[in-house]
Amino acid sequence: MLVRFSKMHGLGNDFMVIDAVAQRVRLTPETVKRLADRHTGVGFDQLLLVEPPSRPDMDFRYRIFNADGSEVEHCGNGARCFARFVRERRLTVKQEIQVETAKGSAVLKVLQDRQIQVDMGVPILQPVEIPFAAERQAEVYSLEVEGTSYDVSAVSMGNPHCVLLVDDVAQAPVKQLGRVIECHPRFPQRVNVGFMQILSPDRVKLRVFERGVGETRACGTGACAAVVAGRLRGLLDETVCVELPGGELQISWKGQGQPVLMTGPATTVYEGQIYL
Ligand SMILES: N[C@H](CCC[C@H](N)C(=O)O)C(=O)O
Repeated sequence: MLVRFSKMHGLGNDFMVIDAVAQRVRLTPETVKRLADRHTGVGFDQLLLVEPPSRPDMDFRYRIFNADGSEVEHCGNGARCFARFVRERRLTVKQEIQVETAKGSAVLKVLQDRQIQVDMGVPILQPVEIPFAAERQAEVYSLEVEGTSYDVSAVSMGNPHCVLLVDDVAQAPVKQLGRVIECHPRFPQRVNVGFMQILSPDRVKLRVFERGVGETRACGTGACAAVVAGRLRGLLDETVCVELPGGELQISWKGQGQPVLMTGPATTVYEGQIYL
């Protein structure tokens, strides 16, 4: 089956985006892993599938697959590319696009300056919903990792995140520690691991070891989770510039029960066709 796709990225977090509205597409985890290979496939951090909605109040269904073939609940950088893709492919002319995700929905707004603003929904903090094994909800948890105890925050943006504060992201053991925490038994569905250095109440640096991928150049849900974690600890303002290795995102969160807003770029690199 010959399938058309776009290669896109959000601050270097890269995607293969497939229109499954105008094309019939069947994906297995093995197919996703094969396509993700950066030598023998297309190569990407995630594959994004654009499908017709299953709910009448939604414009599209938005499905996300990690490079390891696992299907996940949300992808912030991918949501911005999704908005760019459906307008470039003339699947919609709307400036504000409602998309259905595995665990809820998101609103994608194309701004005048071509940046995309995404309402990422209300962060989930109850341990059982994250999911994270804990007696009770807290701003900071103690996590035992290979004999060392770390203070961490646990937040879900639909997908699970574990956030640690570090003095210097450049020196942080992102790959070594990220790999171990990703599969920590207290995160039964594995977890994305963020390493945040707070520069000031309105600016942080962040590196993320992503579940099912490894360290990426940027992570949208990770940036949202990091700002939520920092605000819960009383360390960050309502609007924060998050500096990721691939570039900057603006994240705003008014507080508990309120949605997180993320604003940033989306880039189309090339269009292609491939036999699945
Ligand atoms: N690896 C993530 C999904 C992609 C998130 C990231 N690329 C973003 O921009 O939010 C997970 O397994 O939950």
